[in-house]
Amino acid sequence: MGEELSLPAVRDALVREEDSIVFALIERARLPRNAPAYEDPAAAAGRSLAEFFVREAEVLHAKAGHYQKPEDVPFFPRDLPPPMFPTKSYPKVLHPFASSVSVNDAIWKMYFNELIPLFTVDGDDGNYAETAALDFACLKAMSRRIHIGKYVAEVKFKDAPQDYSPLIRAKDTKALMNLLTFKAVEEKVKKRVEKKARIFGQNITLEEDSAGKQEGNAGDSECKIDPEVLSKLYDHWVMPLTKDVEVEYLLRRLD
Ligand SMILES: C=C(O[C@@H]1C=C(C(=O)O)C=C[C@H]1O)C(=O)O
Repeated sequence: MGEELSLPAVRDALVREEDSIVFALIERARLPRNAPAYEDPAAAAGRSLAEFFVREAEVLHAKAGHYQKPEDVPFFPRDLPPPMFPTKSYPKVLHPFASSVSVNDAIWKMYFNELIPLFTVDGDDGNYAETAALDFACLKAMSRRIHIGKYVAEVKFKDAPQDYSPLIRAKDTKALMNLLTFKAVEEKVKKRVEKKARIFGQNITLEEDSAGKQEGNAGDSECKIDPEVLSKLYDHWVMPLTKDVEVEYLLRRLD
């Protein structure tokens, strides 16, 4: 996110993140569930391959200069090394507390416990390293989208401090949640991600098939990911967690 903060600009950033999430899930859906990637072998200090992969990948990303921005939040923030190369300083448009707002633990549990069974087929093809790498991409894309909620909250606060401030002082989480919720926007988001899954998930061919079908008309059964999984993911988890980030940020906005 850049210096220009407005609700339409931040919402555009959220729309852009949808593409990354849909593509990451389509990629992961190519492989079966591969449960051994999530089991804790005794030899790996109680860590699954998936967890090992994310921890090690985050060390590399941190050395390369990631996790400086408030929307790039590591899953394992403890003991991450500092960047080894100069990093660009980003405009400080958020309250300094922004960097400590994280719902990654909830994203982690949701992804492994709820989402993976919904969009991967039961099975084991032995490609565990690839599985872990694809899981990391899914987690990263969802985490980024959800933590952009910090900017959403800042813009909403700036647009109406007179409405937000009393609720923040009263620590009225429920009223804050109501005030920042836009049901009509949420309905559109759900429809759009479902449509993106339907379009990005189709096989592209150059010929019309025998039934005369063309791209854009593929049935959901031919789709690389069930489009309804995307609307469910957003409805049950991505949007609620984004709003949790918004509330968490707002509660500290006046500190
Ligand atoms: C992110 C926003 O806040 C809320 C969360 C939304 C989302 O996660 O997509 C959409 C609308 C709001 O209820 C927003 O207003 O754009």
